[in-house]
Amino acid sequence: MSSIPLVRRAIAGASLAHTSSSLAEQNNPLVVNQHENQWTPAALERAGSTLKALNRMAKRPPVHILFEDVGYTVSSHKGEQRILHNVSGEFRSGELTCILGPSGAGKSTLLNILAGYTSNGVNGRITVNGHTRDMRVFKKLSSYIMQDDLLQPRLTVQESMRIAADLKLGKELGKAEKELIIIEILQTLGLWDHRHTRSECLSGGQSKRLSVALELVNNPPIIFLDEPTTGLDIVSIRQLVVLLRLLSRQGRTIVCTIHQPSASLFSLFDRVYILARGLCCYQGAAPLLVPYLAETGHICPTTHNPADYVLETLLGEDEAPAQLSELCQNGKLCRKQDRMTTRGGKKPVLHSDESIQRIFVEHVAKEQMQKMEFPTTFLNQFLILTKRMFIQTKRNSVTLWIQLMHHLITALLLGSIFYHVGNDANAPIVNFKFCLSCLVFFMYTYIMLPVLLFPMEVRLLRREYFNRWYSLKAYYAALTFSTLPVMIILCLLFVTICYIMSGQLLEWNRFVLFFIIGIMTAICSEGLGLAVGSAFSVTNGSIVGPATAAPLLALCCYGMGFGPYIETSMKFLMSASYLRYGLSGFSIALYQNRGPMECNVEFCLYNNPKLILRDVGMANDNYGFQILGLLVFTAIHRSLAYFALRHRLTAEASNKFIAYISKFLKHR
Ligand SMILES: Nc1ncnc2c1ncn2[C@@H]1O[C@H](COP(=O)(O)OP(=O)(O)OP(=O)(O)O)[C@@H](O)[C@H]1O
Repeated sequence: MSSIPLVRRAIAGASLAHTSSSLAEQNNPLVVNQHENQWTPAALERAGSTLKALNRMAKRPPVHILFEDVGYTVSSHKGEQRILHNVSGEFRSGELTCILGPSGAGKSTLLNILAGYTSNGVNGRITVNGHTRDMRVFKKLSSYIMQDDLLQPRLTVQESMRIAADLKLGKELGKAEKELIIIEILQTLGLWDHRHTRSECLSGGQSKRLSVALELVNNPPIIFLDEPTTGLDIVSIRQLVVLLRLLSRQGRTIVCTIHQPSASLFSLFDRVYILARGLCCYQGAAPLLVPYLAETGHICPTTHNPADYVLETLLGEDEAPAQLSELCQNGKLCRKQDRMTTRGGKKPVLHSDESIQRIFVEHVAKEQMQKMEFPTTFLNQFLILTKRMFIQTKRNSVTLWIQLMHHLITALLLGSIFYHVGNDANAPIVNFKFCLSCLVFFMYTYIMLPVLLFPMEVRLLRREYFNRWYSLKAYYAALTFSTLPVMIILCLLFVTICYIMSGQLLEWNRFVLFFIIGIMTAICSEGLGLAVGSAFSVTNGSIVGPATAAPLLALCCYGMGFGPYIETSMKFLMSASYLRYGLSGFSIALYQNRGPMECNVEFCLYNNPKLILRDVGMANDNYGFQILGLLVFTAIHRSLAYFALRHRLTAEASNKFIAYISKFLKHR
């Protein structure tokens, strides 16, 4: 795919679609390359002044990362396992660095440590521009694009970018400036033509570029990418690496892990960091790798790709990793070229170390003074996220239809099974079963929905949360609020059909009380489903969800027929089932303060509704208490869900938890 024509076409479209795009067009040197028909490194480097608006936006400090004797140990039931063996190295501003190595060498582990994603079990020293890394500041300066990054599927490229800009830039810039930045980034990344395409329809390469585009919005000076080229074809890989090189030329520190780059791709990297068996085997300029290998007797044939050769050597010769690691002192020695020049002969923009330190210290001081953890306020985050969730729900028409049909068909089915039992004194237990059926419907539907859907959402959430787009509290509040409208509409439909078909008393107050219990049971069940969905994968959640619900259900209907004789201990246990409050609430709504029921035979034991409530053990229950019970359990479930989600998203916390469990097992 040739991207210059793409950009040109995009720009033609842009001028029709957007007034501000013409401004970006004039400023974008890519447009000047009329005779270029390839997205070559040279073309992009000539376009070195692209992303002007982005670079104007905020002066981010150049960042140099230095790490010394970084080791990583994991604890498992087999004992402690050393993954990284005190490696050292340095990544500099204005350079594109590639971490290379055989599978299982520790590349992702090192990237996770440097990005701050993993810190438990890590030893060593990591400094940023000479200062010990302060994670709070570092996270604001860096972006981590993980290997299995997922995008919001039903948002278009432009919508995703606008939301990212609103969340990440806050009020730092006005709407027009944000638009300009979005246009520039999309044009530079060759995504402008696809701005109206939904993320779910993008190709693998386009999705990767969108992942990069989203993280570029706030102009981070450090970008980490884990295997950004996985699943891409050779052309897309090249385009992406060329783009990363361009971004590094603008003073950013870009570090990525990569699998077997081709020879031409290898030459695009400024710095190569080679890992094998958790040891650093080389660190330095890419062109100096071959002479370095030669020093240890590994002569790379001139026809060979150096990247392939070094991997073959590391995999083929048992002693090679240790030998090479010793030669470079496990990363302490760096092979540098005198002048790291760009392909076009242009020097990367690097400041002297002192000026970098000064800018960085000033930046850190400013950030700390701001005291704001996130670029936007809690309210703004909540509003933006709620809007995004509404759009996603609206566009997910298949799920909406399935939910609608599920509620409609089940309501008609229950209505037919329990047709006109509501006022029949001869069938009071049948009507009680109707209440139980409604309860089971609300419970299973709203537990299973998040159990099945939320684990996917958690994966989507991971990158945004780690890169500090918003707080988890804002996300969680938006999640809670955004599901309510659909839930209320569907529950109302279900209750109306069931209530009328089953022949309950047509009194407004009873209907409203019945509906309130229904919707509260649904909200409470959704909380439980979210807790399970946050803590477990779909497979495990599908077992844990129903397994949790089953005993709660058994407890809720205990005592049917011998209500006055329920043991105290059982009463206590039953109060721990939120479903009991739901069932009791339904029964009270239908039977309390009600005249005698219709009896079509000679004698009906239960034509007095009080007797029904007595025999199911609900004679002394009151409606307000049932609502309170449901509210308390809703708060418990939702808090559990919140903490489970936080655990899941914070690798640190989960690691600690796993380490604690394995220690506990070991000492037993
Ligand atoms: N939490 C963990 N528990 C146990 N082993 C781990 C853990 N994390 C990493 N490892 C092991 O550490 C080694 C390095 O893993 P890592 O994912 O960093 O490799 P990699 O170089 O990125 O591999 P690939 O190129 O295949 O992605 C692997 O053998 C992996 O199984």
